[in-house]
Amino acid sequence: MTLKPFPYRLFGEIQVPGDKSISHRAVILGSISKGVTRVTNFLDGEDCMRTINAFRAMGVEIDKQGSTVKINGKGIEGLQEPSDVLYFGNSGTTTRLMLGILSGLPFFSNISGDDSLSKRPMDRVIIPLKEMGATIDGRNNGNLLPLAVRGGTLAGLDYTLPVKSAQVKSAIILAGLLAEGVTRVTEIAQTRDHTENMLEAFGADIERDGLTTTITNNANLQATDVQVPGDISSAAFFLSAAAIIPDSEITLKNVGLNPTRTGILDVLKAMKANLEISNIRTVSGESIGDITIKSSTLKATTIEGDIVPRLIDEIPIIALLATQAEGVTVIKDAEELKVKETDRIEAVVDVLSTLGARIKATDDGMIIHGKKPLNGGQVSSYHDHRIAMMAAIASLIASNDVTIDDVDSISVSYPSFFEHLNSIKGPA
Ligand SMILES: O=C(O)C1=C[C@@H](OP(=O)(O)O)[C@@H](O)[C@H](O)C1
Ligand SMILES: C=C(OP(=O)(O)O)C(=O)O
Repeated sequence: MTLKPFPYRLFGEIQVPGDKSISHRAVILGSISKGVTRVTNFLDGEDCMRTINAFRAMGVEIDKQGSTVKINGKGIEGLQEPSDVLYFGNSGTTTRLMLGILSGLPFFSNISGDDSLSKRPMDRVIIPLKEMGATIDGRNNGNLLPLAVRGGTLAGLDYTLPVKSAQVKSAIILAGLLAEGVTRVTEIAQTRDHTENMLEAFGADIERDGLTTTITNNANLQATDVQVPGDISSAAFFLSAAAIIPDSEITLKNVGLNPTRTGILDVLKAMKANLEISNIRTVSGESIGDITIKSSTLKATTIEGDIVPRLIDEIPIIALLATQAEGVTVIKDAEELKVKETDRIEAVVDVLSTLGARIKATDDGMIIHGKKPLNGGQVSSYHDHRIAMMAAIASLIASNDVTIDDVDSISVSYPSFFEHLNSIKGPA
């Protein structure tokens, strides 16, 4: 796709699609509980469809009309052995969370994924799941897809996570729900807690104390309706665009504001973005609100430590923001970026330097020298949705055409991205 220079400002309102993490979890908990779960504002993206299709393949009736999903849960015992391989496409969240569930079910399953997913490490969940008694094998000594899971009885575990990962935490918590006895997971930094919030809403026996979550076996979750907040990780692209395109002002409605996800707002504030949050309320156990942002002169910042898991998926777009901020922005402690859909440190540095930014990769992040106008150029999205959207937003401030080799991956998390972008173009 070739994007022409953008003689517009951004103006208006967007309702960003439902949160990807929460949509996955609503399908999982709805499918293993008893009764009908209605999910509204579900993310109608490819990744979340992988989770729906996994449960359909295990016999769960799931009716999906656009972003409204009705799940007819029959409880854990209602799940049946899938007759074919479960294909998880590009979705790390589906894979890791489902490994937690599949390990504790009394049947065999096989999991495969696309090229990207087949390179992502799974031992981070498989090691603790094996400690709980799971039988899992796969390529590369059982670390890579395709994986085979012989589900069975699990025992509770007391585990301290070596990585800052909500997917690993959630896999163990979900396995803990099915395991005999008590499972305790301790994190080294707070990661997104949607699994814990939603388990509470579905009536699980779960307790939280600081960075430790304790879950007790309970096969009797009760269905409950879930209204999914707008995805702050999707909102981040337009928040950033409006911050750097002169004379812009946009409002993003009903965005999830769970504090474990709002690192991007803290960074925007630290960079002196002109940001206001209003209409804050709680829906389905999650905080949501409207965010209004106006363009302003941005300043560089440093991102490190415990904030990193609170903005991990936003780092590509934060790097673009930093190219337009006065001073040097340093991003550290973000080595997890190397095991996302692609090595996002390498991909971000490649795309932005091709467009003329002064950016350097480090072992655990990057260093970006602002404030540098961007040129046109030909870039690769590395088939990674967040890199493709970052490059598309970069084109809005580039002086010449930007050609992105492939933007199809955007449908993984934000199928209506270009439609929404076109809807907020205002005369310059
Ligand atoms: O739990 C989740 O829904 C997610 C957790 C994060 O991954 P990690 O757990 O690997 O950090 C994030 O990058 C991913 O987009 C979604
Ligand atoms: C890393 C991501 O997702 P996943 O791990 O589910 O593939 C993402 O959405 O940026």
